[in-house]
Amino acid sequence: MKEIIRKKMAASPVLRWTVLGLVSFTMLTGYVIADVMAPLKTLLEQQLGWDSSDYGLFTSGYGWLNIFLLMLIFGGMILDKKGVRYAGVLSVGLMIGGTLLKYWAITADLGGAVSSFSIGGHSLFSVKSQVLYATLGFAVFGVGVEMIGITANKAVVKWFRGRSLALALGINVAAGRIGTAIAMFGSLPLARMTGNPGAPLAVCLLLLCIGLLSFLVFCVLDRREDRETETLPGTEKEEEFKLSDIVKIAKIKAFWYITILCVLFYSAVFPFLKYATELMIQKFHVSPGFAGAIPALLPFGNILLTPLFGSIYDRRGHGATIMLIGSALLVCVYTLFAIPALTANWMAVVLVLVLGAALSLVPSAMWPSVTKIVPYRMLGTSYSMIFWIQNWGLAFVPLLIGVVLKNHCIAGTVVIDGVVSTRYDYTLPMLIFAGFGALSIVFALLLRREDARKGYGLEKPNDELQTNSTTKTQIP
Ligand SMILES: NCCCC[C@H](N)C(=O)NCC(=O)O
Repeated sequence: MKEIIRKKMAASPVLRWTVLGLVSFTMLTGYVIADVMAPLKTLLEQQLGWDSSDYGLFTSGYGWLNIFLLMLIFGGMILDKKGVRYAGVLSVGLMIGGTLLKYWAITADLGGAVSSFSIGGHSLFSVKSQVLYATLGFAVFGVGVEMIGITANKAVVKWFRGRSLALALGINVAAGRIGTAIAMFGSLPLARMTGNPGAPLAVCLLLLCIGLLSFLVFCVLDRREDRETETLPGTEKEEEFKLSDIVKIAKIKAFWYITILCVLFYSAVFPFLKYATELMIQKFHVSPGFAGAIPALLPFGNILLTPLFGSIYDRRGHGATIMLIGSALLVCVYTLFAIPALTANWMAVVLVLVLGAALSLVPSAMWPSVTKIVPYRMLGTSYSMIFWIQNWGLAFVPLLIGVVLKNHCIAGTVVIDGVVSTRYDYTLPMLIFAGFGALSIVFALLLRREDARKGYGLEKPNDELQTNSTTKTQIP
């Protein structure tokens, strides 16, 4: 059986890399939208009258449904039960629906309407209706984009298992980073050129439709491959998701270390990007038209570095150490960002590049490492559990930063593009991010110790272990 699959896969490398290209392109189109509003914070405040906590609420909406309605976990279950094709098309559909709602909210004239929520006559909170609808749209989109992340991972594992898997996973992550770079680089200039904060979203919607087409082509190839594989002698149906798998995964200590490391690490990076453009304008005095370009360097660096570190891990190992180094870099970067006297443009560029190296190191080692900790048949569920917990951080850290900025960091006003805007002191938010980095170091160390105790092989080359352990668990 092992040999038959190996021969089949070896016979179609072009097909495998084409599949990776198609799935990764769909990821890319989703990731553009995930970050497209980030460079527009100041513009939303200037043109739509939002403040930092409106923006923080909107940004946090990304994880609401995933977290509170357990959509990510259900997404993992749907993926495991219905397969990558069904889950992928559903994901893109959700992304399109959510983005349409967000676009409508941003561009419609709601006349400054406010939505109030109360229980038993007690007013809970009020929020601008525009912010609420945009947040709901982002929440629906968030379900789709997280689900496509898990689906893409599973599709890559399906096509690449036993063959350059870490490199392929790294390339898939890199595609997501290209999407983030496009958003960081293009969004603000487009919105300023058109004078419309909704314009980047409209372009993204078009891109997402092309992403859907790309995924549909993948579905055709994947279906054909499945049919051919089914006809091979000795082919067994893969085990389906069982609820009891969640309990089994939850009993693995190293799974929790990697999950907590994941939430801490990502909470210190992605939420930073939501505020990075404003940080560049306000702390480093970068012109608004160019401000998105510096944070955009971060994902650009990842595009090359993530597959590079992935293939180093494949060939030389040191997965837990790679995650440790990435976490340590976070502390250095954010401590330097926090120092008020450091305001030189070049310093911002250097720090963003180092942060980019950290964001390449950790994911390139983290996602393949999960395959060494949990058995293959539980991998989809494991990824969805990790993403679910990570989403708590992605939802609440931006909100926390928005609230901290509004309540503790207002330092007067500043004129940006001829418009008087609130000036923020970003020292405290940067120290919060540095704190997440410090905690990440602790969990990376715990993970390394647990690996030494249990012998997961996180420090060993993937290529060595892929033939030894992964194929053993994947192919009966
Ligand atoms: N800005 C998109 C955030 C995606 C988060 C997703 N759960 C994830 O962790 N993906 C892997 C990665 O490294 O981007």
